[in-house]
Amino acid sequence: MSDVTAPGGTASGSPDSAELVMRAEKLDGEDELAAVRARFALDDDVVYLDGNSLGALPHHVPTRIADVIEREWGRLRIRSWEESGWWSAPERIGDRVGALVGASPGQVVVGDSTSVNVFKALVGAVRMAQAEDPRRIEVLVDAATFPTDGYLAESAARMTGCALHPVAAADMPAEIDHRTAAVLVNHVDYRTGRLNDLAVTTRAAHHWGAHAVWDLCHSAGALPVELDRHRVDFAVGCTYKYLNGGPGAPAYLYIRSDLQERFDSPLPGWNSHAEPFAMEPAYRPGEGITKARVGTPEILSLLALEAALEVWDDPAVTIERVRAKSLALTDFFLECVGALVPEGVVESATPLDHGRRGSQVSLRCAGAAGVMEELIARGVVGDFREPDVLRFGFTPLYTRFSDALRAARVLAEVIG
Ligand SMILES: Cc1ncc(COP(=O)(O)O)c(C=O)c1O
Ligand SMILES: Nc1c(O)cccc1C(=O)C[C@H](N)C(=O)O
Repeated sequence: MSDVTAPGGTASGSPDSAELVMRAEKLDGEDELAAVRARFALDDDVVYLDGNSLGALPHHVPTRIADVIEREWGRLRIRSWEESGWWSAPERIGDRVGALVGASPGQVVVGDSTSVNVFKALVGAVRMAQAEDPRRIEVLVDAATFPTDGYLAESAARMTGCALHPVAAADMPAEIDHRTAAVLVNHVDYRTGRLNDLAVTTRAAHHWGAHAVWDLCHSAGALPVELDRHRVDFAVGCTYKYLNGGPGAPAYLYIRSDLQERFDSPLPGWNSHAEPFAMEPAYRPGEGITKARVGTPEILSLLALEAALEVWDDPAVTIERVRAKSLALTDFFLECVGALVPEGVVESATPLDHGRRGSQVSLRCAGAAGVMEELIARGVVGDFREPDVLRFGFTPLYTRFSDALRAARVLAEVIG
């Protein structure tokens, strides 16, 4: 792989540990996002590099949720659907998430899991493409996809009479043709951290009249996404990683505004009906993005997410700053690993090129599962991913450069 690093080696000329300590202190001292860390519940003796599985808890969320439970649910009860804005929460919070992924209002709805939204988006995309041209009978799916997307793509393809073709994300633009109905691609690969080309793949899909569905789980809140700018058709993502919405926080679905009229939901629940309380036997879709709702929203976790998103209201917290810090953190971590871990012991699966890198570093090594267990025992929390990947997620809102150095040092102790 040409765009990947091969860190490792105490080669002559590598900065020594004391110099790395000074560098980490300097980088932390200059960090414009440094103060944001205090908003999160974190332990100083643990290096938490797993925000790409479960983001940390913002301190203010429990107080807000206590109010939702005690006052909105406990005292207002059923009145809260209107008076506390519960009914409209999926669209209201959708607009807030939309602002973080480059979507203007009215195109994002929050609710259900990412898995369910992948299904809605993909079946909706294929139905739309086939309504224009029934010869569109293929779905292309990112061959390295997170498993749930692959399982759902197989089912969605079967339901719509399509063949499913797994294709490497990098090859997708060249593989799309007149038979393609839809493509399903991960913006950032969960295993390697590779950032796939959203602009080029979406453009290629449009060239052939196909629709592009993007999974933003590992990019939303970590880097600029620019859905509107690139005229993405559909996008889905979870909110419990870089958006810190909490365990099981609801996911979101983006449908570009000019496609909403034609969106034919495969899950037309009563919450998306034009008049839910008319309780009509026949389905009539609601307007706009409301069409993508299904059943009763997950109010407690939705409102926890809404509170968590307040972290982004601080004018100092911009997605551009987050991206700049993410790249600086991952660069610094790779440099520390290169300086402290003996050569040849680990190999980076994450591209060196900033244009191809998400917000994580994945290192391949022998016995990775046991290595990660030992790292966690020593206070460095990442993930092991099959078959041989140590995955370190860098959430710029709360990760320090000194954390990156400490993680590399402990890794060197464990496998050096
Ligand atoms: C890229 C990607 N897609 C989908 C999912 C699954 O989402 P959910 O379990 O919320 O449906 C995850 C993580 O779990 C993921 O990393
Ligand atoms: N959703 C998760 C869960 O419920 C339990 C443990 C981990 C997760 C994750 O999100 C895993 C994550 N999507 C990944 O990229 O590996």
